[in-house]
Order: sequence, then C-alpha cells, then structure tokens
Amino acid sequence: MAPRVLIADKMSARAVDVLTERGVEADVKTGLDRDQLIEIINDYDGVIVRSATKITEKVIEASERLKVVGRAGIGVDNIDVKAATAKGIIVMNAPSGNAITTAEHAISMMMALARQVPQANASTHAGKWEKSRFMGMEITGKTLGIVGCGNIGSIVAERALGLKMRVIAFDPFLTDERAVQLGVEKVSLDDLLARADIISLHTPLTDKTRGIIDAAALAKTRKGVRIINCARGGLVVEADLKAAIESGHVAGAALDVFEEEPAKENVLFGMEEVVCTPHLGASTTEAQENVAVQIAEQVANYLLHGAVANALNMPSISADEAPRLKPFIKLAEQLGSFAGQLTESSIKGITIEYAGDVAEMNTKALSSALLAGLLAPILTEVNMVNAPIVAESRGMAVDEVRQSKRGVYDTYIRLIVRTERQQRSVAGTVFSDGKPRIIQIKGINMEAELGPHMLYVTNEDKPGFIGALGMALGDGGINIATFNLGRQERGGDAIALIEVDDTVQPDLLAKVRALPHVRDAKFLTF
Ligand SMILES: NC(=O)C1=CN([C@@H]2O[C@H](COP(=O)(O)OP(=O)(O)OC[C@H]3O[C@@H](n4cnc5c(N)ncnc54)[C@H](O)[C@@H]3O)[C@@H](O)[C@H]2O)C=CC1
Ligand SMILES: O=C(O)CCC(=O)C(=O)O
Repeated sequence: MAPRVLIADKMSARAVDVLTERGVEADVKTGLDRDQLIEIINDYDGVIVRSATKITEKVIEASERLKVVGRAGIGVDNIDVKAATAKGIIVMNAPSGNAITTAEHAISMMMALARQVPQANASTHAGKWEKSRFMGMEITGKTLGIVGCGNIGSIVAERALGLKMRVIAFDPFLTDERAVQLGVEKVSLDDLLARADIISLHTPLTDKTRGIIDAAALAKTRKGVRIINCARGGLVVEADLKAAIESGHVAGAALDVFEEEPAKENVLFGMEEVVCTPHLGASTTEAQENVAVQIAEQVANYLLHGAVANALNMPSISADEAPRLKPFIKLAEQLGSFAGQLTESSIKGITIEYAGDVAEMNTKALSSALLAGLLAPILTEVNMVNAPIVAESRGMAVDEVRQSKRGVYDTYIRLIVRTERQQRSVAGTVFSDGKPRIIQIKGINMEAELGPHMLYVTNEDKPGFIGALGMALGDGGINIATFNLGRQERGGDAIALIEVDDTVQPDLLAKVRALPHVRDAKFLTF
C-alpha cells in the first residue's frame, strides 16, 4: 500500500506533484481545527505543515500510524518535537529555501519604515495628499545593527551593504573570519545598541534571546532608533517597545512576527509609528515552491526508502548498529549539549577523543550527535544530519582522535572545545546499566548522571560551601536529587554537578553565584 501524506497548510501545489510523482498518496486538507486533525491523523503516515497547523502533543498522541512530520520552512515552533521524538516520529524541516525571501522582507520593512510607505499609502488612498506630513530618513550611510548573523542575517547584511549602509553585527557565534568575509563589523550587543540607527533581529527564539529587546536594551539605543523584527515574536518585549515609542525615544518599528500569533490584537496595533505584516517573511512564490519541493522530497524519501534528511530528532544509523550505538549517541549529545550551554563566545574548534571500544563504533554518527548537542543551544535548526556541515560552514575545526583504552575506564568520549576566550573539556562513558555518565570536567574527575535539570557550580574547595549551597537552594524551594563533587586538590579548583527537581530561576542562580567561594553557576537542561 502506498504511504499517505496529509498536507495540512496552504503551500505550493508542487508539494503534491513531488509526492504523487514518487508514488506517495497526497491529500490536501487545510484549515482543520485541532479536533478535526485528531480525528483524521490516523489515516496518514506523514503530515506536512507550514506554521498555521499546530502538531501538538494531543495530535501526536492520537496518531498510531504517523511516522514523519515535515515543516515547509525553518522554525518548528508549531510542532511538539519532544512529543514526536518520544513517539519515534521524525520531524524534518526545509532549512534554506526561504532565507533569501525572509531577508528581502526585512529589507522591505526597513524601507517602509524609513519612508513611512504604508502610512503614506493609506493617506493617499483616502484622498488626503498630505505631502508635508511624511518626512523620511535616507538609508545611505546609516548604521544597520544585525542581531543574529546566520543564514538570514548574513543575507540582510549583504543587501544592506549594497544599499551603502554601514553594517555592524552582534552574534556571539560569528567568527572574526566570517565577519570579514561578509564585510560586517563584529560588535558587542551594547555597542550595537548604542551605535545602530536601525536594528534588525535574526536570531532564533531561545532562552538567551527571549526579550533581547526589552526596556533595558532600548534604554541603551540612540534616540530615533528603528527596530525591525522578522524572526520570532518573543525577541521583542512588545509593551516595552510601545512605551519607548510613546516616549519619543524609538522612532518606529516594523514587525512581521508577534508574541502571540495569529495576532488579532496587540498593544502595538494602531500606533502610527509601527508597520506590521502578518508573518509574511517567507511568503513569496519562489520561497514557497523551494520549501514545498524540498520537504515533499524529504518526506517521500523517508517513507519510501527510510532515508533521513534535515531531521531534527533522528540520527542516521543503520538498523544493525542501532542498539549498541544508542547509549553512546545519547552520551555524545549530552557532552555536546553540556559544553554548548556553557559556551558564550564563538567556537574556533573542537577535538573529540574516542578511547577504547567506542573508537571502533560509527564515530561519524557519534560526532554528528555531539555536534548537534553542542550547536543546538546556539543555532535555530541543527540536527544530526546537518550539524557537521553547519560546523564547517562556521569555520569550526573538528578533529577526531581515536585511541586505545587509557586510565580506569574501558571506553570513553572526551570533548575539548576551544573558543576565542578559553578551552573547556568534558568526558563521559556508558556504564553497564546502559546509562551515560560524566566522568571528567576540566580535568577534574567525578561520576555524574545528567538529569533534565542540572546546576553546574565552579568554586574554591573551602569548608562551608556545600552547606551554604544546600541552604540557598532549600530557601529557594529547590529540591536536590543528586549531588556530585570533584576537585583538583585540597583547597583548589572544585566543581559541583547537582541534579535538581525544578528549574533554577535567574534570581536564585544569582544568589548561588554570590555565595562565598563560588566562581560561577549555570543552570543546564538536558
Ligand atoms: N518571518 C518569517 O517568516 C521567517 C522567520 N524565520 C526566523 O528567522 C530566524 C533566523 O533564521 P536563520 O537565519 O535561518 O537561522 P540561523 O540558525 O541560520 O541563524 C541564527 C543566528 O542567530 C545567532 N544567535 C544565536 N543566539 C544568539 C544570541 N543570543 N545573540 C545573537 N545571536 C544569536 C546564531 O549564532 C546564528 O548565527 C529564526 O528565528 C527563524 O525561525 C525564518 C524564516 C521565515
Ligand atoms: O511558513 C511561513 O510562512 C513561516 C516561515 C517561518 O517563520 C519559518 O520558516 O521559520
């Protein structure tokens, strides 16, 4: 029986052509509400969506037959990837097809803002001929500040340079070499805020970028600054932006994305200085055809041949090696994620040491899993398939070293990350219970299992530290699940890796950092 795929959002008809040409049955049913989708999802092996249809946990739960969810675009915010992963459903996206179009939308928004095109259009249509009302700003020679210089941000930079703008960029993971290649000046966020005439956002929405443009950030900007957001709604605190426009500090804003979408109501609606579009960044015929063809090909290849491309949650491993490799894949991802969550400047290179038995396994898959773990806290869409290419395109040197067993462990993986500022190392192994353990951090031995919520503290080995830390966490209502300690030598550098039952909020983390003998503390999730 031919596999069946549901196309649940409006997209280029080429998606249907590609599926049917390859022998996959395709049904187009758009505008379904949650219950309607739940009712029919069991009839399909695959579903392809854009951003309107939400593939929630409930939809995933209702599907016994579903094997793959395809996103005709980049962001997968509308898909519960965690729930899909838990059920063994692959989630794929089409990561590059709409980047140019979205960058062009950001440039259009900048022009519309600079010359008040939408407002002047409405006024002219109303027969007002208000020639003196609309005084614009010339773009040439102005400074554009790009926050997030990845696929889309770098295309915006290239276009802006063509418009004779000066381009500065803040992206902690932009290397000096790439900045030179693009012709942009790499700056700190504070520097960007202080210097830019126009700020354009192009980062994913992560814990670090949520609210990156808030009242505090806006207070650091030049009077008359203009803000553009064609990335994700939560990057800008909308109430703070409204206040800054009302005070006259911010001259205007152009927004394609909103904290809540579809945005039928919003605090910024109705403001003369604000230009809005309804998440149209990727809406061109060309981009929609690119992403529809790409995702249809990927979904068909998976359903017909088991080939995996651009999957966010699936390693490419053969059926034979899967059982043995699986716990080491998890270990590799955890080592990468541990280092990735701690890294705050651009990664120059990494070394992955495979020692003992693991050196004989599919280290390509392991290195991909490790890179995906390392880059996931930093980039929008990284998966085991694309992580090595992403690392390479960012000038990150990856060395693999295989060696025979050394020390007390039969086999282990060690990751060494070199950034512009420092070198960090973390090693782990898989015990006979099949569970990964961290066995060394920064050369300090320990044995720790990583849970969903971890607190990582670096400190001086001094009496009283553990009691004070336990007390601070207790006062903050945080229960400790496991407590793992290691130190270089008596009184020297020490680390604590603590599994806690709940999220450690930033104010409590600040209290932990302020404890005597503590050097730093980070909250990590796995
Ligand atoms: N409006 C629309 O219709 C569309 C919106 N998008 C959105 O645009 C955004 C960017 O997409 P891509 O360029 O493809 O992603 P990308 O992953 O290629 O680039 C993101 C960049 O942000 C940087 N970054 C990460 N954390 C940062 C931080 N804390 N501060 C500064 N920079 C940081 C990364 O280093 C990376 O260079 C995504 O949120 C995506 O979902 C994408 C397509 C269409
Ligand atoms: O499909 C769309 O219109 C939205 C595109 C988007 O936001 C994305 O690809 O991340």
